[in-house]
Amino acid sequence: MTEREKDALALEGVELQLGARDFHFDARFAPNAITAITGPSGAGKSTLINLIAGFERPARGRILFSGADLTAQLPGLRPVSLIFQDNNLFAHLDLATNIGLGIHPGLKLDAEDRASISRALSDVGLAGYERRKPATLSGGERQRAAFARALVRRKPILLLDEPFAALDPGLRAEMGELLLSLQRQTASTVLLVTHNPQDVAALADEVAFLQQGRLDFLVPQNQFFAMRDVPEVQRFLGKS
Ligand SMILES: Nc1ncnc2c1ncn2[C@@H]1O[C@H](COP(=O)(O)OP(=O)(O)OP(=O)(O)O)[C@@H](O)[C@H]1O
Repeated sequence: MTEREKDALALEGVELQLGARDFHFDARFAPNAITAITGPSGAGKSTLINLIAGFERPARGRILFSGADLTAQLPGLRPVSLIFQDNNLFAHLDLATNIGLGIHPGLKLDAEDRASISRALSDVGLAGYERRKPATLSGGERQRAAFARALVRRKPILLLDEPFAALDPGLRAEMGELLLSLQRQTASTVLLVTHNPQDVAALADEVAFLQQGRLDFLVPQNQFFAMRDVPEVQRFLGKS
């Protein structure tokens, strides 16, 4: 087994049924890289993220990371941070508390934890925002705070489900830069669900393409954009 295979996040024979849809995933995601998760609506992108996060349990198969079997682990114990399109922050709590929840759900924070919250806020361009409530922030600032919360957790897997979908194009590019710099800083395994070919081009090292509850293929980014003869890919790219 190569180093890459040992450190990888892997799904082995993972099966699940939700309503009328069957899912079957066999995949090995590159460590220390960003993999874009793409494919048509309803293909199973969010379900894949939910399986890795532990919000869905497979009926069969295993989910492995760095040799450890995560399949039976509770979501809170998995080596995973999550960022969604919205609902990342609790409205009644200030940013320091919201981010502190990422470190310790019971909020038993020591001086070192408080220092790391302030450092994370500063890393995402929100230095001094500790006492601000989410409602007083712009959409982009709220999403930065969600990144700060992921950062303080120091988990080796970062899962993002359409994190930029509600942002305008300028902010989208800015948050993409932030994601790239956080990935480099933490060397984490990042899975990024996106419908946006520009996100794939700007951010992804590899591209996973899902269809009808299955992983169709997982290829390096340049190979994905060269798949001119695959109608589903052309449709995703808006070219057919
Ligand atoms: N809890 C559930 N019960 C029944 N069906 C479900 C459930 N969760 C998901 N599905 C179905 O499974 C399919 C895949 O859903 P999923 O949200 O994973 O797709 P997606 O690729 O993320 O789609 P989109 O791009 O539209 O967000 C959909 O047809 C959806 O209706």
